[in-house]
Amino acid sequence: MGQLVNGVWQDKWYDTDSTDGEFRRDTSKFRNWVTADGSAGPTGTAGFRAESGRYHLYVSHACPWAHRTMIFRALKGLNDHIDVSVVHPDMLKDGWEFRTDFEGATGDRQFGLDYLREVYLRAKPDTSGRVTVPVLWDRQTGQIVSNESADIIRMFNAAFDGITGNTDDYYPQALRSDIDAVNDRVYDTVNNGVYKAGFATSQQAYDKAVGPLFDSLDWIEGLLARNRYLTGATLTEADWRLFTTIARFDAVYHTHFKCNRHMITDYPNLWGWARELYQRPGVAATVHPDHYIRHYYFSHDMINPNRIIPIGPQIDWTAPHGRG
Ligand SMILES: N[C@@H](CCC(=O)N[C@@H](CS)C(=O)NCC(=O)O)C(=O)O
Repeated sequence: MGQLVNGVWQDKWYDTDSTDGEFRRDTSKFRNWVTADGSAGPTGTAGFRAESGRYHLYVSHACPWAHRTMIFRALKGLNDHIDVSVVHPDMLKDGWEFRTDFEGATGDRQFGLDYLREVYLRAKPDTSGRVTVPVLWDRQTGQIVSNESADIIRMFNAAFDGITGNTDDYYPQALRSDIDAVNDRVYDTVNNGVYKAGFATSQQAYDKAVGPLFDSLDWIEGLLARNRYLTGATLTEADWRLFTTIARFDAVYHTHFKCNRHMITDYPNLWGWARELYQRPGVAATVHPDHYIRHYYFSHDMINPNRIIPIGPQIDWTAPHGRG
């Protein structure tokens, strides 16, 4: 794994020496918005009107951030309007690759490129930073609209409603402050918390991440004992943002990232909630354990140098969820 520096690829792992062993996630660089009428969104520039077939999504089925966008694409009826390229699960010295020798890895269905970094370079030849998924590409202007999943799911939630006729709203006005508050805690301690624990290179940095992670899972278990969903009776963006981390937890984060105080299956309410979300129409087709198990155990050789993929727990996602 590496990154681009002024358009040149440099193969290096995350620098944790300067941060006492702590992993700090970079902020995303491309932050434009697709909107219904092409007006500017909360950040970036105008000019990205919602149109069928205009946008292309690059994802990894391993990545929890990209997974959010695949879920919103399915929930919002966008599968026929936004097509997708899926990278190979191994992320090695060249970063994300378009090799197709793994079931479900599609190659680059737009340009036939070999590496995701070449997509970034096409958009901006002197770009610097990490080459991450997801990426939302605009065919019309040949630019990256956004590489920030939190923004992309909000675009998918609202911008294309006139095209699809699907007006389901996962970020309703009345719940926004509650959703934002849950998102803040879940992002810092759970979505990113598992990475902070797993990529820590000092005991102190690991302890600082893993404690708040399990405190938050206890807090969530309490919320879900009282309410069907995180912010009450309505399923929202906050639930979906948590779901993609929970989906990977027992198979990957528990072992590979040393998040092993409990498994998700130990929390009756959280585990029932997770099965309910998994069983919603269109969602199971976005969940690819083969990609995430292979990606994490095989790609992070400083965590797992012999790349042995453990046998893994037996988890039945299709068991009745008992919620409702
Ligand atoms: N803030 C970004 C984070 C995306 C991200 O970090 N994706 C990971 C995969 S799970 C990635 O592509 N990492 C490559 C790298 O860091 O070099 C988002 O939510 O869209």
